[in-house]
Amino acid sequence: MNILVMGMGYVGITTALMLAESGWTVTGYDVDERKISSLKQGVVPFFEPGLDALLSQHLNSGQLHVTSSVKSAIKQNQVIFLCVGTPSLDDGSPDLKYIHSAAESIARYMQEYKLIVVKSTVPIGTNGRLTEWIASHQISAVPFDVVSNPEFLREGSALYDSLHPDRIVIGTDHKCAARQMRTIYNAINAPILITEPKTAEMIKYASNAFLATKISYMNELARLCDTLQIHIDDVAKGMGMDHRIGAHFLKAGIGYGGSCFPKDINALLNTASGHQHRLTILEQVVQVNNTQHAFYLDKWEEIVGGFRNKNVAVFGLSFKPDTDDLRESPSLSMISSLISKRASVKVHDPVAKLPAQLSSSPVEQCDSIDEAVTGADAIILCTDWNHYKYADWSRIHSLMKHPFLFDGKNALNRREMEVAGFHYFGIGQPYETHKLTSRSQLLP
Ligand SMILES: NC(=O)c1ccc[n+]([C@@H]2O[C@H](COP(=O)([O-])OP(=O)(O)OC[C@H]3O[C@@H](n4cnc5c(N)ncnc54)[C@H](O)[C@@H]3O)[C@@H](O)[C@H]2O)c1
Ligand SMILES: O=c1ccn([C@@H]2O[C@H](COP(=O)(O)OP(=O)(O)O[C@H]3O[C@H](CO)[C@@H](O)[C@H](O)[C@H]3O)[C@@H](O)[C@H]2O)c(=O)[nH]1
Repeated sequence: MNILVMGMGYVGITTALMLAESGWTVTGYDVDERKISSLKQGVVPFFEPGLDALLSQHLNSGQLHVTSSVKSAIKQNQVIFLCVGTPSLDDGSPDLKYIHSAAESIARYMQEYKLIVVKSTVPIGTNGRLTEWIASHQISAVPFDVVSNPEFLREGSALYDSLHPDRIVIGTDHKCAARQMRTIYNAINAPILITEPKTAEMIKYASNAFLATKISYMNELARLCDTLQIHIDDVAKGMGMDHRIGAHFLKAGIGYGGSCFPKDINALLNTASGHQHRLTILEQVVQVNNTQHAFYLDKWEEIVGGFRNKNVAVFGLSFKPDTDDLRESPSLSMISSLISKRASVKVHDPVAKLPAQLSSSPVEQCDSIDEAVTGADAIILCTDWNHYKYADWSRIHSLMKHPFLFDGKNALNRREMEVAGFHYFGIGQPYETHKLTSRSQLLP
C-alpha cells in the first residue's frame, strides 16, 4: 500500500516512520520547503530521540521518500494521513486553516478513491464536516472516505509510543474503511477500537483533559502538603498502588505545558460553551495550572528574601525532557515572572534554545551548567532532564554564592541535596529538617 503523510511535524514524521516500519511505502509531504530539504538529507528539524536514525534507514531503503510536490504525491497515494497542526485561536478554538488547506489540495488533485485519515486533533464534528467540505471543493465527483484516527504519542518518546500504542482508535461509519485501517495497522500490536468519528474525536480530547486533571489535582494537593509537611510523592506512590487510580500522571510540579494539554483543554472548553455547557472541573484544572508556577515562585521568593537583583539559574527550557519543544513551557512562564521580579536570570538547557521573545530580555542562555550557576544565589529546576538528575551537585554547590535549590519537578533527592550542602525546597514536600523523620515509611 502507498501512503502519503501530509504535515512533517512531530506527529507526521513519527507516523511516516511507523508506517514505513510496518512495511508500507510512504511519502512525506510538507508545505514548509525547508523541512522537506532537511528531511531529504536525513535530518529531522527538531529534537526527538530515535527519529534521525530511522529516517536515514528508511530513506536509504526507499521505504520512505519526502517531497514538496503535493500534486503528484496525492495522485500516487491511495491513503492520505493528515498530520497538520491545529493551533489555538484567541478564543481557544482550534484554527483549522491547515486542515482546510491540506483538504483543499486533496480535493483538487484526487482522481480516484482516497482514504483520508485524520490524525490531527480536531474539534468534535470536524471529520463529518470535512467530508462535505472536500466534496464541495472537488473538481469532479471522486469517491473518498474520511476516517478519524487520533494520535496519542508523547513528545520525548514519540517513536516508541507510535510503535507501541496502548490502543488504536478508529472513527468511521464505513465497514470498508475500517477494514482498510485494520490492514494499515496490521503490524502494530495494540487493541483497535472502532467507533463513530465524533466519539473518536471526543476520546482524544477526553484523554488529554483527564491526564491534565490528574496533574492539576496533584498540584493542588501539593500546596496543602507543603503546609501539612507531607511529601506529595509519597502520597502519589500510595495512591498509585491502587490499580483503579494508576501510578502515572500523579507527579506534582510547576504545572503541565506542551503543545497539546493547554490547547486541547481550551478547545474542549470552547466546544462545551458553544453548546451552552460548562465543564467546571476542567475550568479548575486550567486555573490550578495557570497559578502553579507563580504560587511556588512567591513561596520561594520569601525564602530568599526577594528575587530583586538576585542571580537565578534556571535549569531547563523545554516543557518536558527529551524534547526541544518550548510550546507552553512552564519554564518560560517562570523566566518571565523572574524578570518581572527584577532577578538576573541565566538559563541552561541541554537542547532547547531561548525563544526570540525572550532573547532580547535580560536573560542569558549558558552552554554549560557551570556557567549558569557560577555566582548564583539560587537554582530553579523547571525541566526534569536526566542531565540535571545526574549532575555533579557538589561541584554546582561549590560554584554558587548562596546554595538555594528550588526543585520545580521534584526531580532530585532532598537528602542527597542537603548532604551536598543545599537548602533544598521541592513541590509539596516537608522542608524543616527535624520533621523529615516523620515521612511515611513505604513498604517495598
Ligand atoms: N505533538 C504531539 O505530541 C502531538 C501528539 C498527538 C496529537 N497531536 C496533534 O497532531 C497535530 C500535529 O501536531 P504536531 O505537533 O505534529 O504539529 P507541528 O506543528 O509539529 O507540525 C505540523 C506540520 O504541518 C505542516 N503543514 C501545515 N499545513 C500543511 C499542508 N497544507 N500540507 C502539508 N503540511 C502542512 C506544517 O508546516 C508543519 O510542519 C495537531 O493537531 C496536534 O494537536 C500532536
Ligand atoms: O505526572 C505528570 C506527567 C506530566 N506532567 C507534565 O505534563 C506535560 C505533558 O507531558 P506529557 O503528557 O508526557 O507530554 P505530551 O507530549 O504533551 O503528551 C500529551 O499530549 C499529547 C498530544 O495530544 C498526547 O498525544 C499524549 O498522549 C499526552 O500525554 C509536561 O509539561 C509534563 O512535565 C506533569 O507535570 N506530571
